[in-house]
Amino acid sequence: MSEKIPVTVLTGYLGAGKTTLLNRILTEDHGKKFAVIVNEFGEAGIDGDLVVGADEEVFEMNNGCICCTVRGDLIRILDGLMKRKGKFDAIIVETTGLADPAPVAQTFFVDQDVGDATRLDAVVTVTDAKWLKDRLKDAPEAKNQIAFADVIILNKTDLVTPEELAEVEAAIRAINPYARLEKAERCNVEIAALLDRKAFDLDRILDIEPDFLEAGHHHHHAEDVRSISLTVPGDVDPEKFMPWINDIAQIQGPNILRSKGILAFKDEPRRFVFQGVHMILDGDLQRDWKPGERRESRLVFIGRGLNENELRKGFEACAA
Ligand SMILES: Nc1nc2c(ncn2[C@@H]2O[C@H](COP(=O)(O)OP(=O)(O)OP(=O)(O)O)[C@@H](O)[C@H]2O)c(=O)[nH]1
Repeated sequence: MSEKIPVTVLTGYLGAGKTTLLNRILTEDHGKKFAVIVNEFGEAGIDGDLVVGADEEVFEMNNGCICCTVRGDLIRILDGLMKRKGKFDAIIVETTGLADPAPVAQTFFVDQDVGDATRLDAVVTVTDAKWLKDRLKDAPEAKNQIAFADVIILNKTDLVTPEELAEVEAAIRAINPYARLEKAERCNVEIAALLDRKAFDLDRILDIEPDFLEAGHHHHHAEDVRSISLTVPGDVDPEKFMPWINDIAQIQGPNILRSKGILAFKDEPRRFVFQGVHMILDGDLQRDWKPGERRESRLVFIGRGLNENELRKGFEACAA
């Protein structure tokens, strides 16, 4: 029998740093070729756009959470990949920040064809040193992601004091004392420590979830979390956009779990990529708009109690 293809499931709450890690894995020189499957919660297809790897093939699964509605999609993509065995060494599945990793991991054991051809190597969970403690209070997914992890990256250590870091580490250890834990800034971990670890431990998972291998696994989502996608069909004026987005982040930051966007700024040949986690905003000019690529400006907000109308009007008013 030929070797099974190792699969790494990359999880972690909204904005923790999954894409940052994925981009590191795809750009570092380790001689391996990956097939990447990304799933996102927003609708605008921004995540797939933010993954770098030029050679890698990225399969996007939109409009739904990987652990529920699109699981069939995951199996279909994996089936397709298996027919092209030999073209890549390993598979990485990046889940949405709201995914419960259990049903994703379960796919590799419950689906016969998938299980015959692939092997779940490890669940790698990225955590946000600044916000994790808050999310452990209100987001059950955040806790499950830690409980299921074989490797935990405690990321964004630059945003907290050593005392705060020790507190988050203790909170993580209280949930999962077994996983390998790596502290990191911008996910600067040694990639070899994450991949091909043969770390996924079914027995430990069955201890946490005795019905793991049974079909019809139930789990609950924070139902009140929703995603709002906005598009301006052209350029926006940075002089209007910057103050507007800063105000939104300051005033509505506690409710905005995640925001991101790709914007066409007036008179600017490059795409402006914008990212936010609560009130912390980040953005820079990246590659040029390609010839023939439609210059448009897209934003996604994921959060609780957001006013779509108000956000839409505000964004539209930034049009150039
Ligand atoms: N200060 C700081 N910012 C970071 C660090 N790691 C990532 N970021 C920023 O945090 C934001 C979110 O990072 P991503 O890698 O997109 O997070 P993600 O988990 O993929 O986000 P979703 O897929 O939307 O859930 C971006 O603005 C990153 O630049 C870090 O260690 N320190």
